[in-house]
Amino acid sequence: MSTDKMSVKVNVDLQKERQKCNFNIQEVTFIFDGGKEQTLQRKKIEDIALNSGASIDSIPEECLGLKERYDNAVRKSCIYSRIVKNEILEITGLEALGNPVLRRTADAFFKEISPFMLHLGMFVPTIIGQCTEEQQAKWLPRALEMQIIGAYAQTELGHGTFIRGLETTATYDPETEEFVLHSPTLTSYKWWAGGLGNTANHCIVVAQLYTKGQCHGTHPFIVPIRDMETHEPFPGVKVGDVGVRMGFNTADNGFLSFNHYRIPRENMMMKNAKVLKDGTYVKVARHEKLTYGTMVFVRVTLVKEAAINLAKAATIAVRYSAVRRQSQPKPDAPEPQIIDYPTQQHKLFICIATAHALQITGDWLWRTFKDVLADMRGGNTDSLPELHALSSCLKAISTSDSAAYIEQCRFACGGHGYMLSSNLPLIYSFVTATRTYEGDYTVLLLQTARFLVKAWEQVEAGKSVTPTVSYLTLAATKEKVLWNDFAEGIIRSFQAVAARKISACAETIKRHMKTGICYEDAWQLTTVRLVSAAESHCRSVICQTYWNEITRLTASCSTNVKIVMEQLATLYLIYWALERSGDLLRYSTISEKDLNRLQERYEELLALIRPNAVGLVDAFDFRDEILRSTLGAYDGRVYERLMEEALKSPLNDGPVQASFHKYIKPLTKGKL
Ligand SMILES: CCCCCCCCCC/C=C\CCCCCCCCCC(=O)SCCNC(=O)CCNC(=O)[C@H](O)C(C)(C)COP(=O)(O)OP(=O)(O)OC[C@H]1O[C@@H](n2cnc3c(N)ncnc32)[C@H](O)[C@@H]1OP(=O)(O)O
Ligand SMILES: Cc1cc2nc3c(=O)[nH]c(=O)nc-3n(C[C@H](O)[C@H](O)[C@H](O)COP(=O)(O)OP(=O)(O)OC[C@H]3O[C@@H](n4cnc5c(N)ncnc54)[C@H](O)[C@@H]3O)c2cc1C
Repeated sequence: MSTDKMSVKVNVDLQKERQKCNFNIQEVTFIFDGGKEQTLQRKKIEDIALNSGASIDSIPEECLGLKERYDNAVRKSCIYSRIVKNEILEITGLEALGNPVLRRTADAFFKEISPFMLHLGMFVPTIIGQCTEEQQAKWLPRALEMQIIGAYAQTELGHGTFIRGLETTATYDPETEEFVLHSPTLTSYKWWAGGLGNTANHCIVVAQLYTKGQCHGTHPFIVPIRDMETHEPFPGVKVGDVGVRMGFNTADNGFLSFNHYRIPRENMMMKNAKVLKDGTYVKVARHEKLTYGTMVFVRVTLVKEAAINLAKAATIAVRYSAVRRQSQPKPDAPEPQIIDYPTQQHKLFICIATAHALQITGDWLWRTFKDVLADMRGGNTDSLPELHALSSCLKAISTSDSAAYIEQCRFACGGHGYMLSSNLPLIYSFVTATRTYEGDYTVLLLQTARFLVKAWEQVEAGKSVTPTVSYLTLAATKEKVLWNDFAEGIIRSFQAVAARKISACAETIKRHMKTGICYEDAWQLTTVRLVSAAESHCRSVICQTYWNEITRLTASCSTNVKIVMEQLATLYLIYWALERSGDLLRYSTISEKDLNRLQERYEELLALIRPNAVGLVDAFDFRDEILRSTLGAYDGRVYERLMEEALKSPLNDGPVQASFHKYIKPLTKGKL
């Protein structure tokens, strides 16, 4: 098709899909956003941030060089942060830090990431969570006003997971009432902190605290690293960019080292522990791990982050699949839309369902987090271990599932999904990093497993356990859970699987120890099973939360919304029952006949959901500016947009590139 004759109308197939949709899209948008109020607030924020067109690039971000891309990201970060500071935070308050609306809107500005993301994502939350009121009064207004820009530097070249192994030291000098920060080795260099390389002028540094000759473990400090006028690093500070990455190239991930660099005593973040003027160390917190609080907060927010990114990818892939026609399964019949292939539905509908499952579970986890925070303000830290166990496994599974399904969405778009202009590769490169940062997948599942094994030991000792593991009590009675394929029956069977795996782990640890080895070695020998047990536990939590919450949330919805939401949730449960059929055969009473029936129901559900597929992704309600995809725009002008974006490539700036004259011509003329 010639580019000058491109139509601006909505693609006919997409129009037909929208006519087929039999439910009220807006009601589903409200469910996905967490309520009508939230939808209205989100739309208002999007209007404020996007209607001026400030987010639009004349040249696609991906076509710029590394430095220009960073420069452009800083330029737009300044525009967006002004809008956030002056207008959005007015509407949302600091709740916005735990609400995906800021990130969702930011996607219109940054195809990769803002170098300011960690400022709002971790620097500000750490000030809130780790500073005394007096310290907050000093730092928070400056941070929110963007007078200072911060990063969060915990990870080092040598250690990311094992925080207790960090090597940076902060040694208190009572003579001057200062801490002396030092990086004693190459492996102690801070590494990875977002926004640190070139952008931030302040940084939260996690370092081993020494006072009166004693080490008190890792603590956070606020450290000015650059001159506020010249932006030059202060003497004693070495800072730079870590080098080109798989994604995140506009996030400005940096390294940092100190050479006996001094900061005032008051720059230690003192909510949970203090160092007095004379160097006396005073512990304030009731729980050892409260200095890890920012990580728990971010893990909680990442569950909804995973949901939103997957919803974006699903929107792109489903709309494209309605527009794209390919092959001819029946002679003389027209080429079908690829969404009509059951295999394509199998790839995509689980992505829609998972986005809902994670969004709903993320909302529930956020409420749980706020409840635990309220308890802790009252001095009660009893529910922290359960929150840590929950946030760890949900962060691990949501980011891992989301990354895998985003990649599946890319596969579902064939060759065009490989184009950066589809946005799928960029969404993937962003989300796959979430599986690693803020706690690696395996490491976090093992944290949950620790909690589960302890809970099992409590159940065995006849003690009560916390709500999310109460299913273990039933399992301890050794009563067999009889398989039934109602939603509640599937969930009970998942719980039975998790319980049996957890109890088997506890037995395996004991068995190893009987051979004379210590608990730690026995634990290591059991870790493959422990990860699997924690994964099963987490899936049962997601399935139960999704089912219970969707039933509650649709209670007052119109009939067709109830039906389609129930179809999606059932599809999710059955999908995982089929995926984990080995576990079910091993640990429940399910039979081959039951599995065959489930498979049939699964395929029936694909067919039932099919007419509503485009409506379901429209209900995620992403503006085109946020999707930034040639394949996923609302109007479905896929081929026109692919061509338009191709023409923006600098490699199309003329018919002959300079390299022809420099290299190819001499080669072909035998002169090279
Ligand atoms: C203006 C323009 C802006 C535009 C953008 C707008 C955006 C705005 C908003 C943004 C909002 C959200 C976006 C968020 C984006 C964030 C991006 C983040 C980027 C990445 C940042 C990082 O990665 S920071 C570094 C993170 N690092 C880690 O996560 C390290 C992982 N390791 C650990 O957590 C721990 O070391 C460990 C848990 C693995 C082990 O710790 P440790 O050795 O100390 O403990 P043990 O294993 O011995 O366990 C001892 C007991 O302690 C319990 N425990 C451990 N951790 C905790 C905890 N956190 N809480 C409670 N309890 C804990 C553990 O269970 C043990 O208990 P017992 O078994 O009872 O003994
Ligand atoms: C894009 C990106 C942004 C980041 N931003 C920041 C930031 O702003 N600030 C910051 O401080 N950090 C940041 N990080 C660092 C991040 O938090 C760490 O990379 C992460 O916590 C993993 O730690 P690691 O790199 O040391 O991996 P490692 O711990 O070395 O993991 C390597 C492998 O070893 C395994 N492993 C490690 N320990 C165990 C164990 N105990 N048992 C079993 N297996 C184990 C892991 O499962 C993994 O497979 C960022 C990282 C990335 C990729």
